[in-house]
Amino acid sequence: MASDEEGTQLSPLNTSWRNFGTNESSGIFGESDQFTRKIRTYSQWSPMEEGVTLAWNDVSVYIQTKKNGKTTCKRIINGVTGAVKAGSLVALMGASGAGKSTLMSTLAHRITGGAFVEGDVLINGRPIGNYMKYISGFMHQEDIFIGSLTVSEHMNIMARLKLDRKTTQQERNSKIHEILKSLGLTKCLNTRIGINGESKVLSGGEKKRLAFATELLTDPPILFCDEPTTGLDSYSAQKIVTMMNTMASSGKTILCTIHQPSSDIFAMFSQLILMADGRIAFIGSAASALDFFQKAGYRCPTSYNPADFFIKTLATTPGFEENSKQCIKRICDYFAVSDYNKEVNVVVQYEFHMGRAVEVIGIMIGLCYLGTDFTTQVGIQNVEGIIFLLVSENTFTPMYSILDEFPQKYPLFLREYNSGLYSSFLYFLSRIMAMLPGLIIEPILFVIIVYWLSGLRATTYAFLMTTLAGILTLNSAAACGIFFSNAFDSVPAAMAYLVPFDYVLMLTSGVFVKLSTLPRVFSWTKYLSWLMYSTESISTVQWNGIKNITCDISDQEIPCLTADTQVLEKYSFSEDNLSRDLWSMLFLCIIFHCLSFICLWLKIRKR
Ligand SMILES: Nc1ncnc2c1ncn2[C@@H]1O[C@H](COP(=O)(O)OP(=O)(O)OP(=O)(O)O)[C@@H](O)[C@H]1O
Repeated sequence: MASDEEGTQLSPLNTSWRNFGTNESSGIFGESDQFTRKIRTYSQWSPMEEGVTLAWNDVSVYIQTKKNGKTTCKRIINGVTGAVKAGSLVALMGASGAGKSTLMSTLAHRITGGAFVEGDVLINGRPIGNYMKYISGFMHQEDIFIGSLTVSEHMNIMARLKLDRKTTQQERNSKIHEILKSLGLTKCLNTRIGINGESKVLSGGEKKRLAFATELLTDPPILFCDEPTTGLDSYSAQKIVTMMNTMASSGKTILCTIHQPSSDIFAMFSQLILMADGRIAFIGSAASALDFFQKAGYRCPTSYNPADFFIKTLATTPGFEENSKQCIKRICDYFAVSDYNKEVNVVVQYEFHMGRAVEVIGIMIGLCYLGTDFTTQVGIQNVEGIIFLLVSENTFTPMYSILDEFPQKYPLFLREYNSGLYSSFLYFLSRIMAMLPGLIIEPILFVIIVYWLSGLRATTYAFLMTTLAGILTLNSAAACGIFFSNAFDSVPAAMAYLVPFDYVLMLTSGVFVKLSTLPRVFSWTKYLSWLMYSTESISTVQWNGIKNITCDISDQEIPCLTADTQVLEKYSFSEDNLSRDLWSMLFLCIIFHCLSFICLWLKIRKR
């Protein structure tokens, strides 16, 4: 047994809590955990995607109001669009009445009071729904407790209500203790919560922290906190935001409405959303907000707290209502056409359209080549076209989408590595293993869709071999992406080198240049190209045994290919290379992973 800073006896650390928000957390959270996994498996790179990305498009909220006996509809949120990426700590700010609480309740699917919501809110590409209560925590502005309970009793009751029935008492206790400890509430374990005005009860700040602790019980991947620091002294406020910051860096998405944060607290937020009059005035980093306001004609004086400046600029000044309205409109309009908004829109569009990319692209490709006939000259071009698309789709999307996988988690890994929780090898291995199911399922899905729609060779052998080649292609591409992301210090640097490498891969795939004509100095590069191995292997299994291709072209200049060997020879491919191609892709995959690990290891040593 250890002792915390408040002198309380602690039970051994619960590792699930220590690793909360990461893949490594144990699954003792019942429904919450189950749903978390579900929302993490929606998309293309599901096993790699950790945490929750929230995107909303053109969201408006209307409230019914009664005036002079007449019912009217008032719009309090006005067609807002935005996104919050996984692992972000977001400050939702604006003057009183700007619509912060309403927007947050809407995003959390907790809006009540006869409000009507228009527009779409997606969580990891899925429309939000009642399941939000399982995967998110919501800390209300007003804390409501049963005043006669002690902190310990309250947490025990809430743990019983919120956690899965299978959670043992020991696990519950351990979890409660860890949460209370991290929020500095262990000394209040036996203090009554009390009601306002009573003495010897929890202070306002402690109640806030208790409300936060209650939401942390289920370890939700996304947390909504309505004014979590209001009423707290600067030390307590700092403590709670620091904790949120730590949680965000371990993958949680945390959205807070916040009033007048100090400069220190403000600096801890990774993203800022400014609202005014139910509209978005800005979304982006705090640093870029200053730049945005300056460009819009509002410069923050150097001695000013930026947070105060933004709120003051976007507030309605009594006596100058019309001017304030004009100013707000100008800023919101300026943001709507700014590059900052374009950046947000890229994320929003991605969330809205890319979730089903594999299926959509697969269906599109399949439909374009519907009913391809292997036994015509046109069929030759079509089949090679399908093969090229199969190979490139299984290469480029995974290679680029995986690039920020390791850099994003690097700070968390470093912290846990420094605490001696695990070795770099175990970390690397577990990350790769966690990705593996997605790296296998995704190409299978893609090949199935394209295969049957486009009419590739309908034999079990051809299908299984094409699928195997698809899996190996995608795994080689993903391994290459992981290698580049570990070899460089930032994603842009990795991209800068990966793009030219792409060209080499493409050129040597066999589709654009006849491989036998490559200059000697370059010809070795084809052995690095899994695109070549993949194209050759799929072409081989698809053309194998086709002998009766008709020659119905009138142009005598165009060569007529009548058998499988001739088609393969056109691209300098050979049937004999099939097993070499498959083994080579596996070999490349292993080599890239080994190099990745070496880069990661060197990175840690260099620190
Ligand atoms: N149920 C309701 N009926 C009528 N008007 C409402 C209702 N809920 C919110 N509003 C109005 O919508 C606007 C936005 O309210 P909201 O609570 O979202 O603002 P806020 O930015 O969170 O303000 P604060 O910082 O003061 O909490 C306000 O003008 C408010 O009066």
